[in-house]
Amino acid sequence: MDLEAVPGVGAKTADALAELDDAERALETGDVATLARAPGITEGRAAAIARGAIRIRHDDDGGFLATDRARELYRDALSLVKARAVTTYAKKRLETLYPSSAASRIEEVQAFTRASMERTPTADVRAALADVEPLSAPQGVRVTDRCLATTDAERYAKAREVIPELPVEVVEDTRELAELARGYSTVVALDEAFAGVTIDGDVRVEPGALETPAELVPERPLAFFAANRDTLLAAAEVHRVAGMDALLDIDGLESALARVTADGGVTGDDELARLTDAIADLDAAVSMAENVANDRLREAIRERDVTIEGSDLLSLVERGAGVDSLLSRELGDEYDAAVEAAREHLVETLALDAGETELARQAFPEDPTFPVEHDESVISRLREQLEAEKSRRAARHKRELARELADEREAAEELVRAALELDVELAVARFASDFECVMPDFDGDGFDIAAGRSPLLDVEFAAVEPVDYGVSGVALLSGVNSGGKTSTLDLVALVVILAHMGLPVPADSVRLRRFEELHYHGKTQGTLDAGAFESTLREFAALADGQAGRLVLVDELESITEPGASAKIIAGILEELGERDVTGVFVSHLADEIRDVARYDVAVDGIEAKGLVDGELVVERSPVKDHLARSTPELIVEKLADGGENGFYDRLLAKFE
Ligand SMILES: Nc1ncnc2c1ncn2[C@@H]1O[C@H](COP(=O)(O)OP(=O)(O)OP(=O)(O)O)[C@@H](O)[C@H]1O
Repeated sequence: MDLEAVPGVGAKTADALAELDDAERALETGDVATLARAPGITEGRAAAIARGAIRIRHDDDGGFLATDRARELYRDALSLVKARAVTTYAKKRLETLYPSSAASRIEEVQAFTRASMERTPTADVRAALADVEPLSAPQGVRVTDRCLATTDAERYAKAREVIPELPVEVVEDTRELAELARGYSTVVALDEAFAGVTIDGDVRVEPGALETPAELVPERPLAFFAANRDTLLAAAEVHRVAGMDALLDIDGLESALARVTADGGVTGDDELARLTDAIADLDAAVSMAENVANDRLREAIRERDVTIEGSDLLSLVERGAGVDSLLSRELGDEYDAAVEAAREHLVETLALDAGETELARQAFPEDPTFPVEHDESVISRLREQLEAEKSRRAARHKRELARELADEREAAEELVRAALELDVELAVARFASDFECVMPDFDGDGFDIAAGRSPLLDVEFAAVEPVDYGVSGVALLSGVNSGGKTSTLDLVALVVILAHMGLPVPADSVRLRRFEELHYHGKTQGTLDAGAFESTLREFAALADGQAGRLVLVDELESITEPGASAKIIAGILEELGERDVTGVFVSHLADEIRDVARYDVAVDGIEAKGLVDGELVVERSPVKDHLARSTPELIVEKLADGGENGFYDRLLAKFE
């Protein structure tokens, strides 16, 4: 796909998108999360780019929403659906839905919507979705406990290129190789020539090692699972509670992930845990062991009466000899017991194995001294031994785990994708069920809404009275004050926008034609000055002259100027529109006056008050077809006329007829 062909994508944005691995797939599927990963592209911009790509695919000029009020209602409609998504991904993904005049686009989304409405959103699934996030790319892996070694410059360069995660060292001979083995827990020699040499430590000769990088650096395949561990576990849970099929064994994935730590390490092996703890506790255990020995020895000395011969005392004083010899002679057994206790403490606290024990025991000297002190060089060797064993064991586990998981990466990616897509579907399903929606039928003339209930009204949805309204051609909508004329226009606009987005609509049934554009002009606040009036008139002149297939909704245009002039202007616009293939509803209090000046018989519908109860109008919200609604003053005069009062109200009422 030529990225620059997408509306709104210039050379700079195209370059940024090209840095993504799968820009085309992301564009095609409307994967806003991936697009937003391109440098400098915000999520809002990513959604606009995805919409642009969809428009190209459907040859759609993207001009359906022709006025500010229409765009405002689209945002309101979208917010209602987005509010029902759990993940940020789904909210962004929903932004790729927009009203289109292209049949193919509407049908494409309708197919998705129908499938979504089959889904049952449950609290369990929503809870599981909360932790699913788009997959992130693992950070670069660096391994420092293993190295590659070769004598050959070319092989060195290849190793650097193929296995950038490991240090690669050049060695001249076996001696240098042996030196390396002292610094790394594992050395992999890449030259056949080293075959058969015996060197202390974990030195392997593997001339073919570069062919199987995952064996050398199991951290590489594991990094993806480590970086995305939580989201993978959450996606697995979503599949389980939603009863969805996955491309991999979910239990297997979960148990493998339980062995991966977030930093790419492995866990869940007792021996590894023992080694890890022993390394962490080594210093503390050594100093405790010293204390054990010294406490015992101090106690023993305190309890003993030592008889010292004069010659011994003399030699002590004269030769400045330490008390060690005395200690050894007089308290030899106690010393041995104290040191033995220290050794046992060290071995037991650290749960050392036989080989480690042998070394650890040497940390305390055979020759009596007081206080007893450990030999730090022995402890260093013990630490190195434990660390090397830990590294080797961890590497072996990583290799096993990497083998288990390596082939699952694609299926795991799909697992997360499917969970995130489910959230998009469930948002649509919840929208449909919360507002009792149905799929609209695109086979009407104009629009015809049965029992439409707008979720955007300022009353609770449960209290919204259903409205039936249909218009083909152009009609005036009259009605009592606060009867619901503006709300009816909003309902029509909302239903038409949702239908053209491919979404379900809040009504018992809706038939409509596929409109090319929606022009919705909200009520103007107050009379306009001459300049503003002129520009508004120009706007409406353009409206009268626009393309066929539009839906035009206009709320109380008369407020722009004085009533007499308004009636003439509206009548003029209606005449123009009436001659074109346009559907329109003009809300007006001047229906009578407009009809008087119009050249043709303008259809007038009316929202009627059924009467007054306790000073409040009782309104029938559904407009009555071909009926000029009585105004509020007329209703009040009619009510007063019932009461007598010299016949004044009767005479007044006659003037309304
Ligand atoms: N279908 C409905 N169900 C419940 N309440 C409604 C409905 N339609 C309108 N209302 C209520 O009536 C109020 C007035 O509605 P709206 O502003 O649409 O009347 P209007 O006829 O346009 O008024 P005006 O003559 O002042 O322009 C709304 O704010 C809402 O509270």
